[in-house]
Amino acid sequence: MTLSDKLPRQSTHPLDGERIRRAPKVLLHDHLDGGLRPETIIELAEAIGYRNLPTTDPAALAAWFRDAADSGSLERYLETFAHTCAVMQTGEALFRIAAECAEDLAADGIVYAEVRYAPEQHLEGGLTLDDVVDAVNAGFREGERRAAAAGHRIRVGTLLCAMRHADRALEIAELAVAHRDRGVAGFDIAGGEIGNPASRHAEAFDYLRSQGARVTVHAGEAVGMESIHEAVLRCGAHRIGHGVRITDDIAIGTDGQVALGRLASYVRDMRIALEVCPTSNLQTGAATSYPEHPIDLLRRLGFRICLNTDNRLVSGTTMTQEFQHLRDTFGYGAAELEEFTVNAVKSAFLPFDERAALLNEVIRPGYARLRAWELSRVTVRGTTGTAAA
Ligand SMILES: O=c1[nH]cnc2c1ncn2[C@@H]1O[C@H](CO)[C@@H](O)[C@H]1O
Ligand SMILES: [Zn+2]
Repeated sequence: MTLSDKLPRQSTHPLDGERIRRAPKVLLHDHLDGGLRPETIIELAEAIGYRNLPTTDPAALAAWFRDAADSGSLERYLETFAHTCAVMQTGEALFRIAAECAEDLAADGIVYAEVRYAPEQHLEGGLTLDDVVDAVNAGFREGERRAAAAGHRIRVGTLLCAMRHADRALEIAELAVAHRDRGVAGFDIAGGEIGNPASRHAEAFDYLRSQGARVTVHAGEAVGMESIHEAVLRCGAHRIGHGVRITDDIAIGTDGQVALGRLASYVRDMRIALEVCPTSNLQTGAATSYPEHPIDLLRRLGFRICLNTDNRLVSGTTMTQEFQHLRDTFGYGAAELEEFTVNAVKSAFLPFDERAALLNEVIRPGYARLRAWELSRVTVRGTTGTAAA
């Protein structure tokens, strides 16, 4: 089964793609090295003599990433990043890719993003860890300026990832703390989950906790409850990347009664956000189809869910498309898009006053307009109920 076989049919929901795109959205889980423009990879590869790209046609390259990543295995999904990281080894390349990332997100209606990457994967050309962070941050500032000139307001912070299988987590944690008031919003741990428990990096997490740093952890994607347990209770994660396997700790009886185990309760009670990335989950095997994806169950149970892209190139997606899939599958409209966005703002690694300003000045007014429009459409068409279901 290919990804396109799993797509729901187009819906006639009034909230069309263009309105979803224009709605102010917040994106907390997006990898810099998973979202390059295919044209940029090809140009950079040509410039440095990297000859291993599967094709030099931009559309074919985009299709190649999506198909190669659509294997049902996280490890195979991650293999595709060899091609993106190969062209991300100079300050100029990192600057360009970050600037384009900000422009692309802004064009998709994102007003605040936290974009993540692993600095340790960008040292092959002789850059230091600090050089990498400085180049990426400068690129994002440039992208914010270009987006503003094109009429889009966006602000981008970064998350520094350590890799689960490697041994540089403490160094990356120190790097994140050193740059925290200069463009870095927090720390993450990424990479293959099976056989690489996050607790191996306990020293890094203890340091981050001692510094009051903000932490998210990829967990509950390829491994279940024990990985989420570690992330939350041993690593002190404030958010979880994916976390969808928390459903292993939720029992639904034949009478429809729902019972949460201790871990699921903790995650829900403590308002630990789950950064859910539906399309990526279908590719890595963390979920089987959009209709069977647990996002709707978790949302209805009151978990703090936000919607994310994970890797726009590798998963062939955008924030707008992710929401369109949910609209077509679950009938979501403006109310659900607002809910995901408000949840993302609440769990963003931004100071409280800045979260409040974003919420009150940008998000709430934007959705008040969108809901009013949606309501007028529903009333005019006489299809009561469908839009807000
Ligand atoms: O869904 C994911 N799960 C775990 N690791 C991931 C995922 N997507 C990307 N990366 C890993 O994070 C690194 C830094 O951005 C990427 O190079 C990739 O190896
Ligand atoms: Zn991810």
